[in-house]
Amino acid sequence: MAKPLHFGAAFLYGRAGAPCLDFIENEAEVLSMACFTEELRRTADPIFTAIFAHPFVRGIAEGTLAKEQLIHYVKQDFEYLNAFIRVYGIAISKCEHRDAMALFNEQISFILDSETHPHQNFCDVAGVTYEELQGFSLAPSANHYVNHMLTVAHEGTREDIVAALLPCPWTYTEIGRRLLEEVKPEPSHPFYEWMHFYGDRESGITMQLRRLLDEWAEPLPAAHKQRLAEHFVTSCQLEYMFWDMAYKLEDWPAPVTEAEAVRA
Ligand SMILES: Cc1ncc(CN)c(N)n1
Repeated sequence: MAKPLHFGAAFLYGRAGAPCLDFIENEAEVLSMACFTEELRRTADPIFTAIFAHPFVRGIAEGTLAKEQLIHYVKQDFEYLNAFIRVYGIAISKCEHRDAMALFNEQISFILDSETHPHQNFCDVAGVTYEELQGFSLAPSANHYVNHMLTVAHEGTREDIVAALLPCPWTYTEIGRRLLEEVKPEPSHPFYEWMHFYGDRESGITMQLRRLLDEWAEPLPAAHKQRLAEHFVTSCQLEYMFWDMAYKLEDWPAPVTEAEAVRA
């Protein structure tokens, strides 16, 4: 059985939101000064490492993904991003100030207007149109991820929501950056655009959400910080499962085709 997450005193009582000072050499001191989100990242490091090594991510690097895998990913991610937009909407309804409202609003526009590009890249390589991959039902792992985000959004505070959303841009930023560094893709690489989209762009939103969470988490009691960490780690695990779902063409054990027909 999975063990409950436990975080050290530095994590629970450290100066979340304090500047991350590079020049401090003593590790204990670094820990006690660490930003809350830096500590989250450290806790989730084994999951990030597993994601970088996942065969779907390796397949982007090597340009070896099968058409069916790309199609399955885009079908699922289109619906996942629709849910992400809804969660930002709920987050806006829980904000007190316009700065955070504006940030979430910008992110909704980013998903609607720009995050179509990496999907289009996958569609072009698979030889299908984007439109024909829209409106499909969620596979088990994508369903789990969407339900996790929506449950946190409905039941939690604004801080809970940001903790659950943050792994989405954060993992993709790091994947994109690593792939750009490792592959140094030529424009002829099939996933040149995908790597540049995430490697060049998403770090901005990751940093903005991190700053917000560092600031909002600082005054919270330890038990609430622990809950934020659990939301964050669960979303990181579900990021891994999403890649795995796409790679293995995951579906329900006994798909019911009539259900699709009723939806259509
Ligand atoms: C499942 C998932 N996670 C993250 C991202 C990057 N925004 C995405 N498009 N899809």
